[in-house]
Amino acid sequence: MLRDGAMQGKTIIVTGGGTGLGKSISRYLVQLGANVTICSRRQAVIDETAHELMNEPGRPVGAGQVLAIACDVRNPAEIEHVISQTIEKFGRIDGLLNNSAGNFISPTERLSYKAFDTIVDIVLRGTYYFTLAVGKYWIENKIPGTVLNISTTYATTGSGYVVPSAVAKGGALIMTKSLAAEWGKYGIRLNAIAPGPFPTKGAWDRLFPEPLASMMDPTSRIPLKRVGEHGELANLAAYLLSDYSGYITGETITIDGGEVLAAGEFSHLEQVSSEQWDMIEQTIKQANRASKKEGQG
Ligand SMILES: CCCCCCCCC/C=C/C(=O)SCCNC(=O)CCNC(=O)[C@H](O)C(C)(C)COP(=O)(O)OP(=O)(O)OC[C@H]1O[C@@H](n2cnc3c(N)ncnc32)[C@H](O)[C@@H]1OP(=O)(O)O
Ligand SMILES: NC(=O)C1=CN([C@@H]2O[C@H](COP(=O)(O)OP(=O)(O)OC[C@H]3O[C@@H](n4cnc5c(N)ncnc54)[C@H](OP(=O)(O)O)[C@@H]3O)[C@@H](O)[C@H]2O)C=CC1
Repeated sequence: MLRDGAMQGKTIIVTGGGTGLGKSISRYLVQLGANVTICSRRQAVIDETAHELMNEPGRPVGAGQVLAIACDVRNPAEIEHVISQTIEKFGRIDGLLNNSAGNFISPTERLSYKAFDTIVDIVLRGTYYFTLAVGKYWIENKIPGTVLNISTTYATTGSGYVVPSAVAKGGALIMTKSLAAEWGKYGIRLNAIAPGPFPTKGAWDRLFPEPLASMMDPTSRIPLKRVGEHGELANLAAYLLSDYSGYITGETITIDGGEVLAAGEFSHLEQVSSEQWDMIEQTIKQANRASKKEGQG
C-alpha cells in the first residue's frame, strides 16, 4: 500500500516478530526500508526469521536490516537489553509494535491462578512494560515515536472462553487511549489494531484445534465470508506506524471482514430465503393494514 522506501530511516521493534502476524508485518516493514528488531522468547525462531527476511528473493534495493534479540516481555531487564542493542545497531528507535501474546481457549472455571496470570502477564504486563521503557527513551531524547498495539475485537465486546486474554487486551486498549492523551504533548502517538481471524499456527493451535476445526467453519459468521490475509493487516500496521498517519492517535481500527457486526440483533436473518421474505413482507403489510383500520375505528 505504501510507496517503496516509505519507512526508510525508521527503526521499529516488533515483539513476537518471529512468527505469525508479527513476522508478516516485519517482512513488509523491512521491504519498505525500515530496520526491524524482532524479539521473542525463542532465539532459534527469531534467528531463522531474521535470516529469511534478510535473504528474501526479490528483496528490494534499500530494504531494511533485521536484528533478532531474545526477550521475554515479562522481564524489564530483557526489554531494556533489546532497547539498548537496537540503539547500538540502528542508532535510534522510532516505533514499537506490541504484538507478542499468549492465549488458549478454556472454560474459565478450569483455569488455575497461574494459567490466568500467564496470559495477563504476557499480554498486559508485557505491553505496558515495553511501552513504558520505550516511552521513557523517547521523552528523554525528544523523539516523536509511535506505538501500535495488536489487540482483538473482543477487547471491547468481551468474550467467553478467552477471559484472561480479553481482560489483558482490554487493559492494553485502555492504556493505548490513556497514553495517547498524556503523551501527545511529546509527539508520541499510540494506536491499536483489532483483527478478526487471520490464520496463524500459533492462534489456530490454541484457539481452533480439533475437534472444533472439523465442527465449524469460522468464515460462516463473517459478512465478507473469508478470513483475513496477512498482507491486509501488514498494510494497515505499516500505515499506522508511518508518518502518513501522523494525526491519528488513541484510535483502534478493526480489520475483521465485519465479524463483530454479525452480533447485530438481526444479522442472522441472512438465512431467510427469498420466498420466506415474500411471506414475511405480506404478513407485515397485513399487520400494518390492520393497525391502520384500528386507528380509523
Ligand atoms: C475461529 C478461529 C479462531 C479465530 C481466532 C481469532 C481471534 C483470536 C484473538 C487472539 C489471538 C491470540 O492471542 S493468538 C496468540 C496465540 N499464540 C500464543 O499463545 C503463543 C504463545 N503461547 C504459549 O507459549 C503457551 O500457549 C502459553 C500457555 C500461553 C504460555 O506458555 P508457558 O510455557 O509460559 O506456560 P505453561 O507453563 O505451559 O502454562 C502456564 C499455565 O497455563 C496452563 N495452561 C496452558 N494451556 C492450558 C489449557 N489449554 N487449558 C488450561 N490451562 C492451560 C498450564 O497448565 C499452566 O498452569 P499450571 O498448570 O497451574 O502450572
Ligand atoms: N491470528 C489471529 O487471528 C489473531 C491474532 N491476534 C493477535 O495477533 C498477535 C500475533 O498473534 P499470532 O501471530 O496469531 O500468533 P503467534 O503465536 O504466531 O504470535 C505470538 C508471538 O508472541 C511471542 N510471545 C509469546 N509469549 C512471549 C513472551 N513472554 N515474551 C515475548 N514474546 C512472546 C511468541 O514467540 P515466542 O514463543 O518465541 O516467545 C510469538 O512469536 C497477538 O497479539 C494476537 O493476540 C489478534 C486477533 C486475531
